Amino acid sequence: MTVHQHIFDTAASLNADICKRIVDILQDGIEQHGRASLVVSGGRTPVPLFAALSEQPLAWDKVDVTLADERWVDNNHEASNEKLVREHLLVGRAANANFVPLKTSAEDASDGVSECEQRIAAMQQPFDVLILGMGEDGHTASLFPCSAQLADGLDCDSGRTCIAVTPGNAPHQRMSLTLPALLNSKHIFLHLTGDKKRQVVEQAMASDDVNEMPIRAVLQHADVDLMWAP
Ligand SMILES: O=C1O[C@H](COP(=O)(O)O)[C@@H](O)[C@H](O)[C@H]1O
Repeated sequence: MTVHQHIFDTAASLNADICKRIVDILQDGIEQHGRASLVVSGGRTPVPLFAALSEQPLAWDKVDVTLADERWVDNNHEASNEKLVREHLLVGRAANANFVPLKTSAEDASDGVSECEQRIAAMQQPFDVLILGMGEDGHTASLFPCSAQLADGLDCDSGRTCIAVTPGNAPHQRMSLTLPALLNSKHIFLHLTGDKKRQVVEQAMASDDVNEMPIRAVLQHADVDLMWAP
């Protein structure tokens, strides 16, 4: 599949560009289907983008928002991706978007999978927009290299949309959308900043070993807009 590379001089110009693209796609989705769906990633990279999106005039009450992955912590924990989204995206004009959390009351993430799958099933699919991030180890969503659940998460025939993950090299149990669930998206953006991540994504594009770098599985199966700035 094709990686369309968009290289920017600054993170500010990247965020302005990707913000406009996302809003246009969501607007089209609302016009065509009455609602639109947006899947976002957590971590630090999307924070300025969330701030920009939250200021956009859009019928946010017709937009369903969920996460590509969640850390299995309370939603007021500093590491919670839900907390990040609530504080930076679901504010201002976007405050009335419909948020679909990936954290349940289950103590162990593996006991929360079926409830998360039901929540995802209730969303309009394919998703209109998926914004993926990537760790410096080549993980995306919570599909981590070396985690015992990686093969199941990457199995396109599993029929599963969510998977509980114990990362080998990162804190917290996770809930992640599986590869087939991520791929069930009309537009996929890979949103990266910093020289290190550019080196990592170039390394990812140069080889096929998905176990070493799970982001490769997305790049192999989908057309992706790679948005990068220093
Ligand atoms: O743990 C995670 O890390 C990745 C990358 O985060 P960043 O802080 O380097 O931007 C993120 O895409 C993922 O959603 C998150 O749970």
